[in-house]
Amino acid sequence: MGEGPSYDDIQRISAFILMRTEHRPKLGIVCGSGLGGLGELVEDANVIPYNEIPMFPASTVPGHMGKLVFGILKGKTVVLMRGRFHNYEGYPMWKTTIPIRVMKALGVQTLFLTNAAGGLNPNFNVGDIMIIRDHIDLPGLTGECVLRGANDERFGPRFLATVDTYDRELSELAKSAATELGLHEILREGTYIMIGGPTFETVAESKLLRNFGGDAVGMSTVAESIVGRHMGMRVFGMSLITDMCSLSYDEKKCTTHQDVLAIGEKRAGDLQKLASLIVEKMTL
Ligand SMILES: O=P(O)(O)O[C@@H]1C[C@H](O)[C@@H](CO)O1
Ligand SMILES: Nc1nc2[nH]cnc2c(=O)[nH]1
Repeated sequence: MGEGPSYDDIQRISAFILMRTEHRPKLGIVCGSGLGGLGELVEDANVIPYNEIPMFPASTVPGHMGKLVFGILKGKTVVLMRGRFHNYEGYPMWKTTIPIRVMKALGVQTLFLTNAAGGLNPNFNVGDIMIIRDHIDLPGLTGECVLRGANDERFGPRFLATVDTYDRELSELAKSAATELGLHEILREGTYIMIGGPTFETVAESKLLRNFGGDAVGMSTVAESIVGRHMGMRVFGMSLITDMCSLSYDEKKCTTHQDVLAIGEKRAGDLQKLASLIVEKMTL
């Protein structure tokens, strides 16, 4: 697997976690920047801080608490990451996805990814929720794919087809959940493009990313999706559009991480309602 921990390391981490909780989740949820509030809805929760888990990286980004939450959400047994790892924190790409490998070892079959992202599609608005239909792995296209390095076939194949990364059935289910909640007007669907970060885009970069076909841009998620698919998991992803990228010099906006977190907080209620209903409707 990539350049990272061995299959045995992942089994060891998983064995440690299984001793700390009796929950046996089939669904794994990753909370994006400022979107960890979903963790508050988990019942009968067992919380394991990352710094107590052997070989786990540390969360360094505000809005990412650094805890695994096991428990029941809408009748489903889940494991939820309150905080993910990013390449820009200094972690190699493979390291950012250790928790996804561990989730699979724990028995998770379905991966629900969320993130905060900048809008590139001029028809989008701040506060919209975008279902990820497809992605562009910009680091991967330039030689930093998360699967780079020796491949262990016990995880998955050397050459992974990625045309079907995002599960269509779960996307349709999310659309019907949004309609049921009256959120269809803010629901979008599109292509998420991953950059390394931590810089937000220049105007020229935003134009480039838009011309590449991106509808939203962020600094995570894609490596997690690829690793999930590498291990045969079903993957679904959703972006909260926390800011609009500047596509012209006349409308230069200076996005800050505080803006991102503030929109996350403002939209937390709707996002939690939507995510909960999606989870409720899912067949695992
Ligand atoms: O973890 P996500 O992708 O939600 O975090 C986004 C991207 C950067 O880490 C950060 C920028 O504000 O938010
Ligand atoms: N790259 C990038 N990541 C984000 N995460 C939240 N907003 C943004 C953004 O505008 N650009």
